Amino acid sequence: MRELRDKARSLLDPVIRDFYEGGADSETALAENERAFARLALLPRILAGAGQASTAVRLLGADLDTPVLVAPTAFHRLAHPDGEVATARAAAAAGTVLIASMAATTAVAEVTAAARDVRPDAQVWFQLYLQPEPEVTAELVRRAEAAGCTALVVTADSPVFGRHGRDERNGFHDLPPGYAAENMRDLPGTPPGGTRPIAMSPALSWADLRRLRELTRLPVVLKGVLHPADAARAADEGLAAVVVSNHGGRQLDAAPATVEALPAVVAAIAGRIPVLLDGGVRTGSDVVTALALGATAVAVGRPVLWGLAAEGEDGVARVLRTLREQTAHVLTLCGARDRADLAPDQVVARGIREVPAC
Ligand SMILES: Cc1cc2nc3c(=O)[nH]c(=O)nc-3n(C[C@H](O)[C@H](O)[C@H](O)COP(=O)(O)O)c2cc1C
Ligand SMILES: CCCCC(=O)C(=O)O
Repeated sequence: MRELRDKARSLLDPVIRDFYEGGADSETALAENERAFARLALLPRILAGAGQASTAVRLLGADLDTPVLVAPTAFHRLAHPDGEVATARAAAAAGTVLIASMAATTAVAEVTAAARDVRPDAQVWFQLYLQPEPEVTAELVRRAEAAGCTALVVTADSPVFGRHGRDERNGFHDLPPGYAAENMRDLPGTPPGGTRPIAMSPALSWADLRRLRELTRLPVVLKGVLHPADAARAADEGLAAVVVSNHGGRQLDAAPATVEALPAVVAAIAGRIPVLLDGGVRTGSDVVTALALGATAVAVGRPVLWGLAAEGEDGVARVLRTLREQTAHVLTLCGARDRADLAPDQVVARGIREVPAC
C-alpha cells in the first residue's frame, strides 16, 4: 500500500495530488482517522478452532467476496486516463461494491457497463448529493436506475463545501479543460450538451430524503452519519444502511475519527440495518478492528486513488486484493472464522490495561 501511495505521489501532478490527499481546515479529522486506528490494538482469541477464515459478506442482498468496498471519490480521470472504468473493472473483479460518485468524470451508465463486462452481477451503487431542485435529483435517480445501480448512497455530511486549504492555495476550483462531471450533463436547466455544477445545500432535511425514497425502489444508504441519534433515525426511517464517515476529513474538521464514532452508532442501530465505516482504513488490522466494533463492512477512498494513479486497473486490483488477504490473515490470527466470531471486547486502547477480574 505504501509503495503504491509513494508511486502515485511521484506520478501525480502536485495540484491533483493535493486535491486527493487533502482535508478540511487544519486537516485534524484527516489525520485522526488513521491515528485513531493506530491507537487501537486487537486482543486475539486463542485455541478457537475457527479454521480457514472467510472474508465473504452479504450486504443489501448481494454476496461480496470482501468486506472492503470502494468509497465514492470524485474525478478518477485526473488520476489515470482510464478513470472510473478502471476502478469499476477492478472492483467488479474483486467481488466488491463500487460506490460510483456523482462527481465522476465518467457517466454512471459507462461505469456500470464496465463493471458488468467483468462480472455480470457486479454491484455498483450510485452516490449523490440531493440537489436543491427536485427535478434534477429525480433525473439523476432515473439515470442510476437505468444504468443498473443496485443502491443509492446519499451523502449527508456536506451542507456546504468543505474548506480545502491546499486547493485554495493551488487555485484548484474546477476540472481542467477536457474533463467534465459527466453525470451532470444534460440535466434540467442545462444548455444542450452542457453540465451544471453540483450544489450543496444547508436547507436539506429528512423530508427531502423521504421524497427521494418515494422516487425509487432502490435501497437508500445514508453516508456521513456520526451522531448516534441520526443513526437511530436512519433505521427508524427505513434506510437500508448507514456509513459512519467524516468524508475522509474533508468536511467538518472537528469531527471525530470515524472508528471512535463507530461504537455509539452501532449501539443506536442495534442490529436493525448494516453499519459501514470509511475513513483511515489502510490495513487488514483496521478492517478487522472496524468489524469487531460492529461494522458489517468498510470502504476505502484514497487507497483506491493511489492504486489508480500508480497502476490503473491493476493498481486498484492490487489495493483491494491486499486488503482482502490482510483481512483474512488478521481474522485467522484473532481466532475468528469471520466477522461473526469477533467481539468488541477484542478491541482495546494501546497502553497498559487494568487487570480485569476474571
Ligand atoms: C479526492 C476525494 C474525493 C471524494 N469525493 C467524494 C464524493 O464525490 N462523494 C462522497 O460522498 N464522498 C467523497 N469523498 C469521501 C469518500 O467517499 C470517503 O468518505 C473518504 O475518502 C474515506 O476516507 P479515506 O480516503 O481515508 O479512505 C471523497 C474523498 C476524496 C479523498
Ligand atoms: C463536487 C465534488 C465533490 C467531491 C467531494 O465530495 C470531495 O472532494 O470530497
